[in-house]
Amino acid sequence: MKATSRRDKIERTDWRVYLIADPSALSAERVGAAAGQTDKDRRFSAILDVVRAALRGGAGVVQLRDKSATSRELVEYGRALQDVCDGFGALFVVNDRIDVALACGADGVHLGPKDIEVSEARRIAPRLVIGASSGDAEGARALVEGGADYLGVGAVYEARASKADASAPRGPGVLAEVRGAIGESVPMVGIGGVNVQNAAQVAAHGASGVAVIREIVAADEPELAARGLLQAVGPAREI
Ligand SMILES: Cc1ncc(COP(=O)(O)OP(=O)(O)O)c(N)n1
Ligand SMILES: Cc1nc(C(=O)O)sc1CCOP(=O)(O)O
Ligand SMILES: [Mg+2]
Repeated sequence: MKATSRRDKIERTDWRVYLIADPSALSAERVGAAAGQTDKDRRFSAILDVVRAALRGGAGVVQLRDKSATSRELVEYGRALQDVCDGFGALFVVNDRIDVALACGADGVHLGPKDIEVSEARRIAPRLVIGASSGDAEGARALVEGGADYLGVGAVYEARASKADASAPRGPGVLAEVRGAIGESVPMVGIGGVNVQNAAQVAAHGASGVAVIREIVAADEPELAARGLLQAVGPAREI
């Protein structure tokens, strides 16, 4: 996103549909049909197509999550995705890796409990938008106090097909608990097994939006999938 400051980026972002671009969720058909010489080229070309489609459908945030790519590949992919997101005015975030986020000029980084701490990341990279994962109200409050700019809260529904070490479903009530604890301080997206059928319930429990892998990456028509989620979430809330 082309914006002047971190604060500006956070405020301008439409948090309602947050796509986690994880190539491992692509169908074999989509990878097979994509352009590229090697399997990795085709996978990245396919995920780029999915990201463009989702952005056309209204996704406002894209995260690169690729647990099997090398550091060099991540920087290369990150540069390409930042460029695509800039074209749509969307926020681009790298999962796990602050070094990669800085190297590819990403808008932000998303950090979980096994990644570098939010306060460390803030010290190293004061200009990056920093997202953090949370599964309960107390942890969420600590993350916001530590400097997190937004939260991913889950697993709301069953997510272990996409993330083997995801928690068991916590249910949408966890979103209301976290919102109660953090107030309107930062945006919060619900994650884990979210789809077009349950997205409205996620929003109704205080989330600013929904973060999804399969619902868009594995969809036959990712643009329609993103548009459907946007409609289900409804009007953007203040935070
Ligand atoms: C938006 C969003 N929320 C949560 C996560 C999960 O992060 P983490 O717990 O670090 O797990 P991995 O995704 O790294 O396996 C996320 N990536 N994005
Ligand atoms: C990356 C991730 N984080 C989670 C958490 O609970 O923090 S659940 C998850 C996987 C989300 O994938 P899907 O939309 O396909 O269920
Ligand atoms: Mg992580």
